[in-house]
Amino acid sequence: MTTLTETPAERRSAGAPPVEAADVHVRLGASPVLRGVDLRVAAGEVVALLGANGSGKSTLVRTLVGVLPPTSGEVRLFGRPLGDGVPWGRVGYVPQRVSAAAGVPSTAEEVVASGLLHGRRLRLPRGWRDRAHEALELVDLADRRRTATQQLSGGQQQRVLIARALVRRPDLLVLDEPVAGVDRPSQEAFAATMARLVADGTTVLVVLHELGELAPLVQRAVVLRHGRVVHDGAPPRPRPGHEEAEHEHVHPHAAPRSERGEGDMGLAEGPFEAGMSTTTDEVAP
Ligand SMILES: Nc1ncnc2c1ncn2[C@@H]1O[C@H](COP(=O)(O)OP(=O)(O)OP(=O)(O)O)[C@@H](O)[C@H]1O
Repeated sequence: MTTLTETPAERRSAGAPPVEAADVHVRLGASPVLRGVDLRVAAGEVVALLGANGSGKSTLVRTLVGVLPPTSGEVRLFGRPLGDGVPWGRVGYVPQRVSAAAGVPSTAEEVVASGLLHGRRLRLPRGWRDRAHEALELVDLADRRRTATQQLSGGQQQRVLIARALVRRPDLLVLDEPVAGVDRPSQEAFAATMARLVADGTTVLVVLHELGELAPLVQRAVVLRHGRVVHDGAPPRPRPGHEEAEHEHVHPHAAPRSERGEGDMGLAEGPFEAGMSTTTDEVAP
């Protein structure tokens, strides 16, 4: 819908897909990590990004949200090339394996409120506490809002980081392995949160090692191998045994390198072999 407050650029990009990447290449050091990735995510889609360790999933999402510059190719978010023109307030990003407890002691609500700062916004807006409370409610942690993040479990800290992305009420949510190594209650709380957001029309691009609790929500899977898209379409079906509630997984980062399949591309090489099953979840205290 066109409104009087829209600029011509906003009108042009109004119907643009949240994510468009064309022939994206990224080199890190001497290595080509992404080799010509094309990706389009339409409004309201839920897309899982899968692939073996080191296939380039994190590099791709970091490039899409402007953390890493592409060596060549183009990325547009909501129709705007990466840069100041992107409506960053509409984009929520949950990076991989960042502790919410790093640095100075902060309460959960302070960490969440920091998600309201982006681009040129350097001061928290009025009503930030209510916004933080609302976001913490979404991840079922409103009762811990005044708790120092150091005192939260690993899974709860991850939920705080998800709330930090949600506090912007984003139209596009990009998550890099949001449930890796978190306890089952946090995985379930996360899946319930995602279901609500998806029902509200949020577009989601999520890096996963396996679909797990999110399987019912994921409409499309994009599989990377050696920095290229090797599958873009139907999500994989769970492999035998993986649908059982008691089946337990370990995130590859939690296992020693020798157990992760690194250097053994056969282990998680196939487009539908992105999930790994080894021993047990890391359960936060
Ligand atoms: N800063 C860096 N400098 C050089 N190489 C890097 C850098 N960051 C990542 N790489 C390499 O780029 C490749 C892709 O890494 P990336 O983290 O994107 O893969 P991934 O698919 O997300 O893996 P994982 O599932 O283990 O998180 C890997 O070979 C990795 O070693």
